[in-house]
Amino acid sequence: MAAVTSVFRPGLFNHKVAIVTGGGTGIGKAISSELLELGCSVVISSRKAEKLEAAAQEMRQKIPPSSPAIVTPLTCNIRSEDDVKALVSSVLNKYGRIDFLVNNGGGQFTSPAENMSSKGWNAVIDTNLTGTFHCCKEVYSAWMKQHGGVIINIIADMWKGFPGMAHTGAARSAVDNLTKSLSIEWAASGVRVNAVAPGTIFSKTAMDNYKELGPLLFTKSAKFNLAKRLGVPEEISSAVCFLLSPAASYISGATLRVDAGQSLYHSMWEVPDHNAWPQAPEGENLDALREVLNPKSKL
Ligand SMILES: CCCCCCCCC/C=C/C(=O)SCCNC(=O)CCNC(=O)[C@H](O)C(C)(C)COP(=O)(O)OP(=O)(O)OC[C@H]1O[C@@H](n2cnc3c(N)ncnc32)[C@H](O)[C@@H]1OP(=O)(O)O
Ligand SMILES: NC(=O)C1=CN([C@@H]2O[C@H](COP(=O)(O)OP(=O)(O)OC[C@H]3O[C@@H](n4cnc5c(N)ncnc54)[C@H](OP(=O)(O)O)[C@@H]3O)[C@@H](O)[C@H]2O)C=CC1
Repeated sequence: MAAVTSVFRPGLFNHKVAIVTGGGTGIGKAISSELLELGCSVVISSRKAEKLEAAAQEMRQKIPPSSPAIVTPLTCNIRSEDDVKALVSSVLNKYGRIDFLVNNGGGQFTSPAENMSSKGWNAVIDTNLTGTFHCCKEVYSAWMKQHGGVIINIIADMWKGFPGMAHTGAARSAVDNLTKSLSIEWAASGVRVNAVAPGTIFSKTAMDNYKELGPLLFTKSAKFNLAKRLGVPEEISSAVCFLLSPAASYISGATLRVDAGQSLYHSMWEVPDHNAWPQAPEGENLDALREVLNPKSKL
């Protein structure tokens, strides 16, 4: 299978430095690989050292000889503020700059809201909302406040709510709002802050997270968008690279939906037929409606 090649100009990000959380798998791996190809050194960061090291080895093989970029794996649990401080400090010690932050690390489990424990709810909020906040705040305070930069937050298609994953819907919606607040607060430092909201994006690692339910969730999801297929991580990466690039120099506080119209289209979640809803008030309109629904009722 041919390797995916960036549509952007080679050297576009030469000598820039990025942190990509969750950079060793799925969407983060595609983003990191494309940045490396374009000359940007990338620190890939997540909780599991072995996975990161293997991903870094694989990426090193694919960096074109023309690219000055290097890839560094560093562990960090974004839920821990101390971990995030240590990560940012290590990156500055090693590279002396941080041009880009891509807050991609995150995830959730499926569950009806009524079955979610407080611990499970908090795990998802802490990861996706608080973890993103930790990374934004630390990178800003330690570097971007004085030097500018670009931040991209990866969120999700939660625009119509997120039944079955209410915790992540709430967290990602909050990050959409956080993106706007930070873009305003940090504008005077020359920091642009944007978000990307993916539709359903297939990767083996994303699917495996849902265990035996994974193949069904992803395959079922394929028809709920205008493309009638799943997206792949490279289709998120190109949007992220665009938003990081000078081509997006007039874009901040925005969320780009990369979902083939999934958020405009109908939801996967079926509401069963039921009679539990409050009845409509009696009156001439309800009488007329009954006649339309059941013409014989007039007889
Ligand atoms: C239908 C919609 C269609 C939607 C249509 C389908 C669309 C698919 C779109 C795909 C979107 C993606 O994001 S795909 C990418 C997904 N990738 C990921 O999610 C990777 C990262 N995820 C994670 O690490 C986990 O999911 C996350 C919960 C966030 C953190 O887990 P940890 O084990 O590290 O967390 P801990 O602090 O130990 O807490 C774990 C607690 O969380 C709860 N918990 C964790 N997994 C659980 C599970 N499978 N079922 C119940 N509860 C669970 C329990 O309460 C656990 O406590 P105990 O009971 O005490 O153990
Ligand atoms: N695939 C999809 O359809 C969609 C994905 N997204 C979001 O895109 C992002 C990437 O997901 P995707 O590539 O698909 O799935 P993956 O499961 O492959 O990626 C999730 C990544 O996040 C990392 N991560 C999870 N928790 C933490 C943490 N506490 N600290 C640091 N890193 C963490 C994981 O690494 P490790 O386990 O080593 O920590 C992993 O690399 C996630 O935020 C996901 O929720 C949004 C919408 C749709």
